[in-house]
Amino acid sequence: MKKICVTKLFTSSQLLRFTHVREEERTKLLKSLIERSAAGEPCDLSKELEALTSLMIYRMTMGNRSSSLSSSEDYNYSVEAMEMRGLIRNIMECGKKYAVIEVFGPLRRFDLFGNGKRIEKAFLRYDQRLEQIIHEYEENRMNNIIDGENEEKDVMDILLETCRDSSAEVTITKSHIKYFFMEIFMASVDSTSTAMQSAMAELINRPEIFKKLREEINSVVGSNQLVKESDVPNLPYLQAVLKETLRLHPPGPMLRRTATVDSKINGYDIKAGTKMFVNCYAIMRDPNVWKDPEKFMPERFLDCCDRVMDFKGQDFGYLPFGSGRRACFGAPHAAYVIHATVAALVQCFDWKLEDGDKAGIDIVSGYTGAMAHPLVCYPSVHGNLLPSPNPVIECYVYGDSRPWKRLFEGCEEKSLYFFTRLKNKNDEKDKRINRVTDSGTWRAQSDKEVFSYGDQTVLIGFKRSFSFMPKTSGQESRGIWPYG
Ligand code: HEM
Repeated sequence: MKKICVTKLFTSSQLLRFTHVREEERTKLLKSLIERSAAGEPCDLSKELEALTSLMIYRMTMGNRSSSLSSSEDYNYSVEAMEMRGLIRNIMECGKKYAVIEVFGPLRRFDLFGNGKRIEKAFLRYDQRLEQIIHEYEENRMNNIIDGENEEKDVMDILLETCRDSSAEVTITKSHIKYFFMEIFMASVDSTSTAMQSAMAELINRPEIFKKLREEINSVVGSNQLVKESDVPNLPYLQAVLKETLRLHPPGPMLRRTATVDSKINGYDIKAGTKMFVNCYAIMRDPNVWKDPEKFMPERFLDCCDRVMDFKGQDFGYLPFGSGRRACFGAPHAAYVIHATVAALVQCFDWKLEDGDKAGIDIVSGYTGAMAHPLVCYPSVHGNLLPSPNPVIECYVYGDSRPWKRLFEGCEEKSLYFFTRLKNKNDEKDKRINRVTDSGTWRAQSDKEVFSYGDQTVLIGFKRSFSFMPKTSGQESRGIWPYG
């Protein structure tokens, strides 16, 4: 599974393909925070960030099925994502309640506290849901809704493909797939949302760092443009803030290893088979490695040029994502999510805590959830940088000799991801164009459609529905984008 993950599922091109999903979910969060700000209401940022990460990972792993279902009016993928989150959380909660005597030793068959039954039920519910989802994927495939050429295969598509391929180098079964998803949901949601909560807590507590970060974002991105994932490489202070957050508040503070051979570590004899914990939390606060280890000082990551302090675990003093063959393969995905989200929250809002500006926020570390208390705070809009709800996309034709020109106002390239002129203007698909100009509005049913103007024909790729207004004047066409 690890091999499939690093070669197929979480490659950088696969992650880039889902940029629009992460952006859409982030935009929705910002919109809801703007509403809270207008109403003067508090928000539980811990909950919001947990929902955000759940939605992103759900859409990236099972999103293709969702988009085929989304043609039905009452379909709501966020309800499904939250349902999945509930099933996983249930398993995790049941797991936490287990006592040692229930797992090891002669008493375990008596299931003394009923936890055995509870966890069995939780697994069963999850298993049934996954069975149903896999069935829907397979039905979609049979109906050619998701075809082999689909550029946007999600994690489930790729795994089912591998499962069907008897000649694949790694063979997997449906059971593998089900348990793989369980691990992914368990490993990704709490860790990623916790990292963002800790970063926001530290930033709210430290107005000078908050201000410096906002200044960096505005100077690089501009104060009237929303920060994007692609801006992150140019934001060294933002990166330093998140590295420092993960140093002090690692969502995965303990790494586990089993010795495969008899060995000696720091003078201790370790027998093969011994299970060990590597305490990253302590390592990343070790005064022999870090100056003022308890202080939140992002600058330390800007100054240390002789060490490679990244997320790859090459420096054994800094291990937020572990190291070696069992290191976290979700780190690149997490990096996209945490940087751009924290940057947007800093860029768009001022934050106040319930108890006033100076209240402290306790941060504790742990496997699930770093905050001692939910991060309840008041957002106040600093700058509404969201694209207007109905950005206008205008396509102009300047005559036969000139190519079509695209002007996207407040609209990402992802929205129109394929745009080219067709040579054969008599293509039979031209007929569809009449619907656009005659009826005024038109809704794309597939992700590629053809339009023409005059003797020009153009193929446009869609991610979602698209309404077209009638021709306004001459050869000019204007579309309203009801995206998201
Ligand atoms: C800020 C977010 C995250 C942090 C801090 C984090 C941290 C970690 C750590 C410390 C480990 C153990 C590594 C080791 O033993 O060397 C780990 C393993 C793992 N992580 Fe993450 N993780 C994060 C996000 C994610 C995401 C988004 C995913 C999935 C998309 C993910 C999937 C996994 C999996 C499946 C493992 C087990 C790998 C194995 O056993 O080979 N993690 N993570």
